[in-house]
Amino acid sequence: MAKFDKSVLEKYGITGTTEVLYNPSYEELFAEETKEGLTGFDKGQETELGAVNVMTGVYTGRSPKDKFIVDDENSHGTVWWTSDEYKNDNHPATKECWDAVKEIAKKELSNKKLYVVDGFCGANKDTRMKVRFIVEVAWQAHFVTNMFIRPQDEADLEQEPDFIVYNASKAKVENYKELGLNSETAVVFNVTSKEQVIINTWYGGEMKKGMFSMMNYFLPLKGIASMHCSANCDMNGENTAIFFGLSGTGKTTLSTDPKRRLIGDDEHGWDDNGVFNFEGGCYAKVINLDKESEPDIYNAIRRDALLENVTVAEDGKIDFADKSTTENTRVSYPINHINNIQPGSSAPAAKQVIFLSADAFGVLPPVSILTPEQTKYYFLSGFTAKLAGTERGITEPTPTFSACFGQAFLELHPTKYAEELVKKMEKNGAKAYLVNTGWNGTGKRISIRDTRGIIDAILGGDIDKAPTKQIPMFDFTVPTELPGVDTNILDPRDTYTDAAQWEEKAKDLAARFIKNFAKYEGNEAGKALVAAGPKL
Ligand SMILES: Nc1ncnc2c1ncn2[C@@H]1O[C@H](COP(=O)(O)OP(=O)(O)O)[C@@H](O)[C@H]1O
Ligand SMILES: C=C(OP(=O)(O)O)C(=O)O
Ligand SMILES: [Mn+2]
Repeated sequence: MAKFDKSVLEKYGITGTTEVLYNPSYEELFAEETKEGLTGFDKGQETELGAVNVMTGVYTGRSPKDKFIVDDENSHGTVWWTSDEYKNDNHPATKECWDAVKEIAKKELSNKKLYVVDGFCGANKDTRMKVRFIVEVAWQAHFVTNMFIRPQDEADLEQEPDFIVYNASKAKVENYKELGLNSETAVVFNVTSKEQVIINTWYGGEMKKGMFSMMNYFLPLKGIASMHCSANCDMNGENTAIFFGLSGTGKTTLSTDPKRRLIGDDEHGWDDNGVFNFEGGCYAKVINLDKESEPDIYNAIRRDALLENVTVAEDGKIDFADKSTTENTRVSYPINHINNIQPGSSAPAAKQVIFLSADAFGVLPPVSILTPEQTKYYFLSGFTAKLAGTERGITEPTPTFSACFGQAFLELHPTKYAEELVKKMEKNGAKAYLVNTGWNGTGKRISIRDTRGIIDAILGGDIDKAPTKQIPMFDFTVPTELPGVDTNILDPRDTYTDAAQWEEKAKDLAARFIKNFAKYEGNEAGKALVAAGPKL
């Protein structure tokens, strides 16, 4: 364990600290989180696979309604605030509210033994942020150790932090109404002081997606694309592909491919040097995880990995099928738990851009080859379904338009992200594909095996040689046959007993697209894109 000067905490207003464990080793984290005497959500349980499991209480997914950003001189004119015309998750908080929640966090974290973890967000040295997490729960220190890029040397450790996260998951905001907050739970960002406060939620994802939101704020302002996508490349570190998708659509599953090197499973930047990961680990869903069909993720679940909300018997036996706590059961692991990873977590510009959409209506083809105009239209639309569990209150697949396939994490207007992405794609001649990892006319979700076959065909180039046809209303170009993929699913109409059933649902979906896109038609660029969207 590296040295840490406790007086630094006093500078932050945290006093009476009895002990600090600074960037504890995995050995120390294990000992701390399984220590005798721990109770409740502090307590970790060692499982049969060697990984420790923890429970996170009421919050087992993100809580977007409790996300706030301090509305001040810096954020006021830059942040894409929620409005009546276009609701999003960027709720404004007053400076008084910030002072109050910061006070709650300071009080909660004072007079305690603390864990301080410094990690990096961003694999590129010139644009990374050094993030300092101050937590009182051992496994939270473990979580951020897994998910952020671990410092490599003394110089890394000595660097001043660029951002500080105070996790006060044990505290509550009693006077939340007075402060203009949504509940006793609060996740509040201050882009001026570069701090985040977390109150009353233990969900690990709140810590990683919080910093993703901040990268989404700072990077596009520097001309770097910031993307809710996974990324991998070939075994020579070339031919990068990126996979956009909202939670549960398959970013982690599909980028973890034994034939390719993983760059990262969730958050990436794209600058003039190429695509780079923000994170040092992965955060996979483990509901119904099957050893045979997802061996790499399964094998990553070993000592140093951290399970969340998984059902574990007293003897450590894991039941991955049990959803009684949540469907959003998770595991975080350092990226080196995957065999094939790209050294340095960065690779040249992407050649293929894949939009993963889990269509709960069963309308979208399993794969469509997009034109450049369709690429912009479908990226801005971000149509998909929210899957059960990842957000509070979502209990079944719920169709949604999540701009740029990650609306909950966008701090600037969606068109900014679209501009940056398209600029990079055009410069590098990248092509885009829309892949439906959701449902079709059979009423079942498209199989992982078929989707993997589709991804192989995209990455290997077979899709460019395949015969194609057009799908009405959406004018999608789809292949009529692909090696390794069930031919009967490629045209979604064939998956219905009667194509008229598809037609009816397609009309409904097309109308939703048109209605959703109206918000982008305020300027010429937006208006021009309408032609690339579905037509009734
Ligand atoms: N056709 C499919 N493609 C990808 N994932 C699928 C498919 N069908 C079912 N799944 C399941 O959906 C979930 C996808 O989750 P994950 O890869 O973690 O998504 P993300 O990383 O985008 O949040 C996994 O539990 C996976 O087993
Ligand atoms: C961790 C999350 O997302 P993803 O499933 O995309 O990793 C989340 O939305 O809380
Ligand atoms: Mn994921």
